[in-house]
Amino acid sequence: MDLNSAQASPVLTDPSPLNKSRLGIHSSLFPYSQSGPSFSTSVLSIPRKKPAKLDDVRSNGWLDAMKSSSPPRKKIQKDVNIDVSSDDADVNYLSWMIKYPSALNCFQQIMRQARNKQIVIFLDYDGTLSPIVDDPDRAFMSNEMRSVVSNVAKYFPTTIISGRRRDKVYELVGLTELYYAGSHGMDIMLPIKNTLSANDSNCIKDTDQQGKEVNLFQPARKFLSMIDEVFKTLVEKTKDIKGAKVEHHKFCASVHYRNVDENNWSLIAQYVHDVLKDYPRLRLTHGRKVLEVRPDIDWDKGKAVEFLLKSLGFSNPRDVLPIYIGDDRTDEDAFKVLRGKYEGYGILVSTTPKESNASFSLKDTSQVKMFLECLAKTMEVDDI
Ligand SMILES: O=P(O)(O)OC[C@H]1O[C@H](O[C@H]2O[C@H](CO)[C@@H](O)[C@H](O)[C@H]2O)[C@H](O)[C@@H](O)[C@@H]1O
Repeated sequence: MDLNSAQASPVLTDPSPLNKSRLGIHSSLFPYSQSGPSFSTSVLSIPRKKPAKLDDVRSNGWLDAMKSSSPPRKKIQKDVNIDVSSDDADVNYLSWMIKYPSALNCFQQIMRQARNKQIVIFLDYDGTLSPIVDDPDRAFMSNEMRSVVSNVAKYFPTTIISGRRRDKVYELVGLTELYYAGSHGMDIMLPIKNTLSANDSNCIKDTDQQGKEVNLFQPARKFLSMIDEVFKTLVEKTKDIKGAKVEHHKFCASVHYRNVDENNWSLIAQYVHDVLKDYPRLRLTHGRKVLEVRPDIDWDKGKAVEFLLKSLGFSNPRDVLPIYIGDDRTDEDAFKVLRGKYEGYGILVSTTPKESNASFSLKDTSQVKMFLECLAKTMEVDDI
């Protein structure tokens, strides 16, 4: 995808009230009533977690953060159909949805906001396009999801922003028509003509998988060898902990504890803490059953979204409606940016209630697929 095609992407211009038939969206794509849950109950207040303290990994703060970083598997596998009487968890979830309504239920509202604006899509990978699985090397997205994302990208500039290394996430998604940002936005690939800071020292020329010249924007370039070193140290330190896995994401490193016995989580935390003590220019972030070590620079998925919007020619918030779908704490930085001056929409993918900067929610990857299908369908109808 190049700048020209991105700028020429269709803008929703229909001033008439949107409705399902006008958009050609089959009612089966709207799994819940458009009016949202009909019970009345107050919004649950979900306490915000204090950031973990590094100086005491055994403090409840850090270990609690590790424990609560991803819902237990039984919750992930639960039927997505809403059944208010089923149990307390469902009631809590429905209450939470008053504050974070389903993006499917609110699809028409989102489309109304998009009138005369260019929709730009940002998608996280793990937990958003591919379901969370025990082995990070087996987190594949389905062919159906791939085809829906490809359809969406025909009409809307679409970027995958992942914590994984860029080449790995490209390999997993396998669509050439998208933009890719790896290492939590610290590695952005753009066509040669539209990199905002081509003269910036953070920007280098390279070729993409098809041999086309591209620009890479890499604000943490200086940390390459440091991350390499830290990766090796973490592998060495954790090698005897059964189930621990360390991933090298080029500009950050991840230590997974999903498959580690909970009794050993404090050990994992201690090792990561020790390493961070030796590298004061690195910092820790929490993902889903993963501790991530990354450069302590003023850059995150939110900054990456702003950079991409500007680079792609959508710097005027009046002309653009950015939509970001993600499930992770690291996606919160992007949700915050969208909520601010862009008046865009963050959509949190979650099976459990949690405090978020997102405006809407989706329960799981199958609902993400439905939402993307709805988006593509709105434009397919206009194509006829
Ligand atoms: O930004 P993302 O694309 O969401 O990447 C965040 C992390 O995703 C991966 O880990 C998560 O998914 C794994 C596969 O489902 C799961 O096993 C793990 O517990 C999750 O944390 C990836 O492996 C990490 O390196 C990314 O940082």
